[in-house]
Amino acid sequence: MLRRAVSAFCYAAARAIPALRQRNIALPQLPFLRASLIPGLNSDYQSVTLSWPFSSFRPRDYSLPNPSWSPQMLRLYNYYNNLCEQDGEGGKKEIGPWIRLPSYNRTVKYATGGQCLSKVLQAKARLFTRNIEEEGAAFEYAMFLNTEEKAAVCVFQAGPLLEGPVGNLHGGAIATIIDTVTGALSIYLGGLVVTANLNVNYRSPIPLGSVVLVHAALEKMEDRKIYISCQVTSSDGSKLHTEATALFVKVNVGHLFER
Ligand SMILES: CCCCC/C=C\C/C=C\C/C=C\C/C=C\CCCC(=O)SCCNC(=O)CCNC(=O)[C@H](O)C(C)(C)COP(=O)(O)OP(=O)(O)OC[C@H]1O[C@@H](n2cnc3c(N)ncnc32)[C@H](O)[C@@H]1OP(=O)(O)O
Repeated sequence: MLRRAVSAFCYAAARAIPALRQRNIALPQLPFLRASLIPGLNSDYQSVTLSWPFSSFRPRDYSLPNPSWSPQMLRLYNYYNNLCEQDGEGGKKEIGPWIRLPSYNRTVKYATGGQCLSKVLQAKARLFTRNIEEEGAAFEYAMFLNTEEKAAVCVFQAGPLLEGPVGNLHGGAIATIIDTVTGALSIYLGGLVVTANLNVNYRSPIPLGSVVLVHAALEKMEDRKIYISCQVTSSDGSKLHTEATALFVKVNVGHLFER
């Protein structure tokens, strides 16, 4: 019964988001809808906080600068963040093609008041890339979407807990950030999706502590399928570290709750 209610809520939310986005209506900060999957969020929307019956607590946005960020990370973040705010007529801020995606460590917890609803919605579950609280230790990243070009850029600083080969980033961590960026772009383009295929070619090692750029772009959409290409490069773009292709398949909310 409870599971059905949650599913119904998710379904209604999934239907409502595109309508709100089309009308440029600020999304209420419903915690369940607050993850990076919220299409159309930009820095203006983030400043809107409406209280939510379960909790008025505002969770940490992990994609904002913190003291662990290197000057290079900060410079790249500022570069893309500035693209998100365009000056319009009379100095008014306009919504441009670039959107910064906020990023939280949990989607479900805040919508349920932190209650463990079932085996499906586990209270201790955390988003994989955001489950280490120590700043700079693991995945430090911020994602930006270009809604016109149907592309995404992620500024990624790889922390010391992500070691694979000595001094370098673990291949699984690289695949994870690729899945995250291509996934976020697909969610923006297609709503609820899951990764069906991820094909990764590792071309050159990524040193721990370095800052790299993850570029993702839509290749094509066919029915329920969204094909994305991705490259991880050095921060100046001169070195290719990784290339990938990803296939995402649109699913309905019920698919996530099938057991
Ligand atoms: C508003 C409410 C939202 C609620 C959201 C909730 C949570 C989101 C939370 C946070 C988001 C935050 C960040 C997001 C960041 C990253 C995203 C990460 C995403 C993942 O990390 S997700 C986990 C790993 N992922 C899986 O756990 C998937 C397991 N899997 C399946 O769930 C099924 O396998 C499925 C659904 C893929 C297909 O199953 P299905 O029965 O629905 O459909 P079917 O099999 O018919 O495939 C349909 C068409 O796709 C083709 N196709 C399918 N698979 C293919 C393959 N591998 N290669 C080539 N083509 C393939 C077929 O050939 C057919 O093509 P055609 O139509 O042309 O015949």
